[in-house]
Amino acid sequence: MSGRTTALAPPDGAEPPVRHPDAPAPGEVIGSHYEHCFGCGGGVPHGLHLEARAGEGVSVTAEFRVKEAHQGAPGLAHGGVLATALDETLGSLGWLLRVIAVTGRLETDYVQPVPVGTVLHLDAAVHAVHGRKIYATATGRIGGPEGPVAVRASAVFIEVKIDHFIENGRPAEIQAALADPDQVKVARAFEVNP
Ligand SMILES: CCCCCCCCCC(=O)SCCNC(=O)CCNC(=O)[C@H](O)C(C)(C)COP(=O)(O)OP(=O)(O)OC[C@H]1O[C@@H](n2cnc3c(N)ncnc32)[C@H](O)[C@@H]1OP(=O)(O)O
Repeated sequence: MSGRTTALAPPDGAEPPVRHPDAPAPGEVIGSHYEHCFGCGGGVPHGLHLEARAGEGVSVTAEFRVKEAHQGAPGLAHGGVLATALDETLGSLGWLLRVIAVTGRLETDYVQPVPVGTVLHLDAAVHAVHGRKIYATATGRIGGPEGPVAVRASAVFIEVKIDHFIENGRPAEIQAALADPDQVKVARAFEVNP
């Protein structure tokens, strides 16, 4: 046993999330955090190309169109791809808190199959923060933002420093990212926290 507290319910003493004063305005598109991200990057041909927008409070919305490359069963989205869409949407919540955070735990419920061609309408929100732990949920609906739920997830994200990526990433990609002014701009956006 590691002794980690991996429950998805916030513990006693957890606080409500606080929207950062420099968070993107409600409705503003949250740009990709990394061009080669499978979830949001424009440089990945078969990626999800998920585009998130800031919502009210500490929430986001996003859309993901399921393509042929995302199939698991014939004509249906792969469950792992749908989990990625939920994970990526949840990950973009870091822009509202202005913290860098990675997924620690992600629990996914698959409620309805999602056919190729479907636009999955996603929303996610942070419910509580406890130390470095960020408790959040996400929902994916089909047919529109108010349509029936197809997938949902509960997650714990863990706040990390930029060093997490520098120390753990493959050197070639890290060096390329550090040499890319746009990437450095993304990293700097998270450096100043009140
Ligand atoms: C620039 C923006 C970048 C945004 C990227 C978003 C992309 C989309 C989201 C992703 O897919 S991220 C990629 C998938 N996730 C990972 O690769 C994370 C891999 N895991 C790790 O690197 C480490 O396990 C982790 C950083 C999560 C934690 O290690 P640490 O050594 O920093 O934490 P530590 O073990 O000290 O635990 C700190 C707290 O977090 C809790 N914790 C740690 N791992 C947990 C876990 N897995 N689930 C729940 N809670 C967890 C732990 O219990 C503890 O709680 P307490 O403070 O209450 O004691």
